[in-house]
Amino acid sequence: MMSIEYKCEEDEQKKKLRELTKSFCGIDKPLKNYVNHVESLNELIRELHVVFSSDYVNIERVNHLMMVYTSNYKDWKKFAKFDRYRYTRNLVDAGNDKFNLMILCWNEGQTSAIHDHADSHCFMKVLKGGLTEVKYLMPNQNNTQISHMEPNLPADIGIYHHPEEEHHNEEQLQEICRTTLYENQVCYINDNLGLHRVENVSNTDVAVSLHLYCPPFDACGIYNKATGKKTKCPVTFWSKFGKREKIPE
Ligand SMILES: N[C@@H](CS(=O)O)C(=O)O
Ligand SMILES: [Fe+2]
Repeated sequence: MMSIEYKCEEDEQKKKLRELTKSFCGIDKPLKNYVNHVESLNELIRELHVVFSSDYVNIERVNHLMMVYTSNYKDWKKFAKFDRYRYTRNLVDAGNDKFNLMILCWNEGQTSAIHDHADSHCFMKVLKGGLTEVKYLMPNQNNTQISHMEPNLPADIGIYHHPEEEHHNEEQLQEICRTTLYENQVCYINDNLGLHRVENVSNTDVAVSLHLYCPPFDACGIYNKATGKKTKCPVTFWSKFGKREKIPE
């Protein structure tokens, strides 16, 4: 009985959060009259848990906290794991199942596929280096054929191979803008604002970013740029809480 009641409350908070993606566009400047500095990644996590403990999550405060934390290598070095072939996703805090905080590591030239964020809020803060965000208009969903990822299909948010198929109603994705963010800058996106892909365009320097997603998600859509076709694919972690995840056989 208790657990059923608890689950209902939890779903209600997720529903409210998702509704906010229809109106929230991110804030440009930190808020006035709220914590004006966050000392460390641990303090950021503590403050985030306070915000998410309320029934009504103040999404501006989440954005604010991501802005006022100042990147410090000592805080995040144990999560910074790089892979030769693709950017890595490293879980830092599972946010009591209300948010996911993770560190992404990008070697020179690594990029994500064009993707959505599964109806969640997405905040990205650069901790080191520079990352270019390319935004696209969300294609007309009526024209979009959704295919679910087959277990052996080589589709992945980190490495995307376009399946060779005939497409109907196909239309190239329209680029909205591209912006390069540097250390401590924060950007925000949700499905209502569009799709994006992120790239470390540098061929000499690695990049590291901190991402917060709420509610958390374990699958998202990746999109073919030429046709707008969406493929649903799972997202995985390279490490969780500083420990390498088991590699699927
Ligand atoms: N949203 C992507 C990273 S990025 O390219 O925005 C992910 O969670 O893997
Ligand atoms: Fe993203």
